[in-house]
Amino acid sequence: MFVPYRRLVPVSFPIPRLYILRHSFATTTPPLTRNFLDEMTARHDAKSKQSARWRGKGVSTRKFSKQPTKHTHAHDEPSNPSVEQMTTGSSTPSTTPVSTDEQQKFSDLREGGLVHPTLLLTIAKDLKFEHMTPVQAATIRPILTDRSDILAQAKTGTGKTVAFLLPALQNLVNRNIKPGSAVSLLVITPTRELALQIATEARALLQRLPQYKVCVAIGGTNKSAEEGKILKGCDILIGTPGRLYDHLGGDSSPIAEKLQQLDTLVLDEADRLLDMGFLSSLKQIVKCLPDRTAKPRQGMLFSATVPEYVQKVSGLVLSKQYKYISTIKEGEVNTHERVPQQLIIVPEFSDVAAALLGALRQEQREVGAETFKAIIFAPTAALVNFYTQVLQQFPDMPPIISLHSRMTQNRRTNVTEQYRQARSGIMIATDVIARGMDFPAVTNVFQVGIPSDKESYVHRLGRTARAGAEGRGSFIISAHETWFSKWELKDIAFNEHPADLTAQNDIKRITEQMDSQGKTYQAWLGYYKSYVKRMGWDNVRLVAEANKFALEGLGAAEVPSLEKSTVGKMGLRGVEGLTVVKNRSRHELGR
Ligand SMILES: Nc1ncnc2c1ncn2[C@@H]1O[C@H](COP(=O)(O)OP(=O)(O)OP(=O)(O)O)[C@@H](O)[C@H]1O
Repeated sequence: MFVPYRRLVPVSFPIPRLYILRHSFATTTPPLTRNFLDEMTARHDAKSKQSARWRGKGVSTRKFSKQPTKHTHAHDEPSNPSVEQMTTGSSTPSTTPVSTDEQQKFSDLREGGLVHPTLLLTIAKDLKFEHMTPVQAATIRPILTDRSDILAQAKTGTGKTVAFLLPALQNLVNRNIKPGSAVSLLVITPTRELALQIATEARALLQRLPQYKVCVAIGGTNKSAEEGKILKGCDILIGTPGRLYDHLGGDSSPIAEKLQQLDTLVLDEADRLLDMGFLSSLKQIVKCLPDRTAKPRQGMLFSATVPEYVQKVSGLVLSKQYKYISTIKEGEVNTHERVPQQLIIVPEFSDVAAALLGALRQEQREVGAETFKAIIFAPTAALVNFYTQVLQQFPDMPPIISLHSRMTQNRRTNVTEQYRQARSGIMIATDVIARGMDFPAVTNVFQVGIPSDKESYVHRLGRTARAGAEGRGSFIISAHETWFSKWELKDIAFNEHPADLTAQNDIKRITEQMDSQGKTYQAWLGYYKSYVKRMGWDNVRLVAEANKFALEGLGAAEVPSLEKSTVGKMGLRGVEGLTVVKNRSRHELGR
């Protein structure tokens, strides 16, 4: 039977009724190979009948609370789309208030035929949304009425996807071209999972207009099958930069041909797509699109975080007269105020695993085991595997699955779906799901070790407390990493909490049986190498800390060895304390 949240969901938000299974705890210490994935799958299969979706059947109409409860933040609520910051080009944005007196309804968009009645029917009857969120209220009209280019910022989980999809789909419906004949809307996202999620959302919005087709272009899947689908008929294409460029590059790409009628270009998680990691592939993609001066199109950038550089490079997608709309007040932190953020500092890196287990136990008690659904973010795939293997040995932990980019795309997609459907459980992941992913009812986010930047902290935390729900955050770092909480996150009001390290001896016993120490050690060195200066270290200190972590935290009997070429690639040649061995041949590696 469904067990409602006692503490974590505000009264104004109806509880989804899709979860029915109770989680029964294992009572004996499981072997190292215990497969929690099967356990989760069984739970998923058993409940898929009545699952529908979070907002599906059985869920009454949801709206954002007009009167914020004491746990909610006024500026997250639709009654307060607080600021519209408008800017042209790179000038300093001026701020003008947006109407705050009334919560806008989707049905208001019927006036003057602004949005097609069938789309509005879908929103009301199928998605069961009545009121617009602040970002939707602030962006949908200007996108439709002035056809302005938009840079929009709003906190995580406040409905940015519908804010760009709805007007873009309306533009598509308005166009007088044969459905399926050309791509009208191109959405670019930084991750494959997010592309798939947005495609699902677009299909949900178009369920009563099935003549329009949504396709994805993501890596890790069969490229020619994907191409076939797009060429067969595609109105909306959602993809990741690498695969999109694979399709578009070259002399006579048939997919580039399909994009010659492009009407709308959206970058979701725009700051990530416009940072150094993606910028050059994005430029290449834009070169393959029709020339904007000859064939005008609408450009939109959406994100919860908009660092300064975004405005500088926004010209790649936006016209000079773009509107900058933010529902976050100037000077306000861009995490939700209603989310308590706990900071746990341990003396050494080798204490982090025990502190994580202690915090998980504490939070599980706080939230209630029945509904405890957590995501743990770790810096690298090897650390994800390490924490997964350790935590899976504790019978009082709920089912645990892991996700990172070293897994096959099939597995990634399955894991994502299982977690989406799970009522309780833990997912341990890298930043691959840090942005945009909308898993229902995540009660807790744990971050172990520093994230790559402050934006990453904000997006990771944003996997909880979505769509008006509440949630909790825990940030667990070693004393060496406190510069990050002190400086990068100086605006966040953390509750500092002492670490519970009681599981330290149990963890030591577990790690001593593991055989992955070498891989985890290497990944740890690679990750923290980029922070040497910020830590106030030099390379010798880095290696000394890595060695200490290997011996005391990873259960290694001796300092793991590194191949000569790896040491060179890391820029650690000649650094004292390393155990360097000659490169192994492909034959020795068993390839
Ligand atoms: N008007 C609405 N009323 C109720 N729920 C809504 C509304 N609009 C969107 N939602 C739901 O809110 C959740 C969060 O939306 P969405 O994923 O678009 O957030 P986001 O702002 O893009 O988050 P992020 O910054 O993490 O990408 C989704 O489950 C979505 O279906």
